[in-house]
Amino acid sequence: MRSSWADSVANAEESAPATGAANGSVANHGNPRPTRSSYVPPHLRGRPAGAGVDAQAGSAAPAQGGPLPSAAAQPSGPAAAVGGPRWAGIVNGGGSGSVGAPRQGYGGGGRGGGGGGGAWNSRPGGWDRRDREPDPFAKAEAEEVDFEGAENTGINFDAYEDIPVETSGHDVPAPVNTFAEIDLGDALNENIRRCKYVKPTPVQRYAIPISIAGRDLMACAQTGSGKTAAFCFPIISGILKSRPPQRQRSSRTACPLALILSPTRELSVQIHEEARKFAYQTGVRVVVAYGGAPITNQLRELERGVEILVATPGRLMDLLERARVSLQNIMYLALDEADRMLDMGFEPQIRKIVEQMDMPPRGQRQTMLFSATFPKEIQSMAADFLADYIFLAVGRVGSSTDLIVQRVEFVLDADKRSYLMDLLHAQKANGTHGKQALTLVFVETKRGADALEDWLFRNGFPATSIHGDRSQQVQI
Ligand SMILES: Nc1ncnc2c1ncn2[C@@H]1O[C@H](COP(=O)(O)OP(=O)(O)OP(=O)(O)O)[C@@H](O)[C@H]1O
Repeated sequence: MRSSWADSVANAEESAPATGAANGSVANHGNPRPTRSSYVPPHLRGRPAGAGVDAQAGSAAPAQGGPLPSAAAQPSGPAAAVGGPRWAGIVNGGGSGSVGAPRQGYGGGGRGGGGGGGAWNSRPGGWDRRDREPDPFAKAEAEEVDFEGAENTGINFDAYEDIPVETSGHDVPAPVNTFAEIDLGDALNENIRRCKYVKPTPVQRYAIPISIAGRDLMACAQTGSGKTAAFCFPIISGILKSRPPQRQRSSRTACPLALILSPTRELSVQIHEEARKFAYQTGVRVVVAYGGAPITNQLRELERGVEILVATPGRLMDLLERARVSLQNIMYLALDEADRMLDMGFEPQIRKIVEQMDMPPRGQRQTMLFSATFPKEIQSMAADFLADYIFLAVGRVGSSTDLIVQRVEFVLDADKRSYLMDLLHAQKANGTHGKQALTLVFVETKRGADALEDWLFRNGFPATSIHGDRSQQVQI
């Protein structure tokens, strides 16, 4: 069983106790609030005194007592990496009253020039949320048997090796083969390692450098292709690099810096869980808001502060109308499964959120639009929401296999049933070496599936119809 990351962090601090004082002074900026908290997070309980919270918080500040980069030396936004003016305008342009006040105690992350490895050392009022941040990896680690060296099993990487990828647009940044090639910063890199992401998936190889370069992106990629990391990594890294405006903790209106819109509660929860892992111990707080659940808890979470808000369109509109969320500080907008959101009838809400509320216009924010398909409606959304964007299309994994022969036949509607009957008889006649052959027939409607099932049964082919939300299939 591996020791937990938090443990190794704490152990590192135990072996170098002298840095604690330095970090303490950095973290609190002279604030009289004591650096030691009586709260001991679950993973540090039962440890000897002195190996607790401070060790954890201190070690997450990569500055390790080194000089803080001066304000002048800091890039002013995500676009600073590529010389663009995007975020600078938002910083200077007013906001919730706190805009323009640099976040105090931003650690340089151990990279020259105040790179993206930093975590914010202090919070308004000296509060450091990392002291209390639950470990999003804890569950996975408790369940872990011995996967030392194994990759995250969510994706069949072999299947991804030869997947076709196309890009269009001008000055497309070169794709990367490893995460190390991108300057994501130490804190994020540590979490990537912690997630056991060994190499980027195709959508990540292309999308991350594009977004890190400050470009807008329209990406066609399937579910399960690793999109979440593709948009979360640039967002988290960009927020860490940008020294965003300091948030007033007591404000009733939350002003996130990034908004991720997703069609369903399930997907939002999934994105939130992933994003929390990527943002662990960086000081970037991720909050989720979705409909069909009491709003009270979500409001409380928002009040505690939010840098990245993951939301479904309906609940977000509700929060905007109650003035509990403002989009005025949005630097990053990501729309996940945009085609599905349109299928679900969210277009008016999405357009209102993006175009008619207080979100900075395209060109001032960075926008990433992800969709499995690229129909007319998505094209027009891309034209309206994105500025000078790069188009990325990633092939579908497992869409075809060498074991399956694919043939397209044009058959008139009236002849479809007799054609199917010919195929089924031919298959029966060819024999299946004693095994029972199974046939799947996809039809358009639930009624069509039932009717075909009935007809097949009457013609000597026992069949079962399965109804789903989208496609219907008949199993013979
Ligand atoms: N580079 C990577 N290495 C290993 N595992 C990865 C990598 N990127 C993503 N994964 C894992 O692959 C799975 C699918 O990724 P993810 O959920 O991001 O896909 P997605 O395209 O966003 O799908 P969905 O639309 O269902 O959210 C997750 O378990 C994720 O942790």
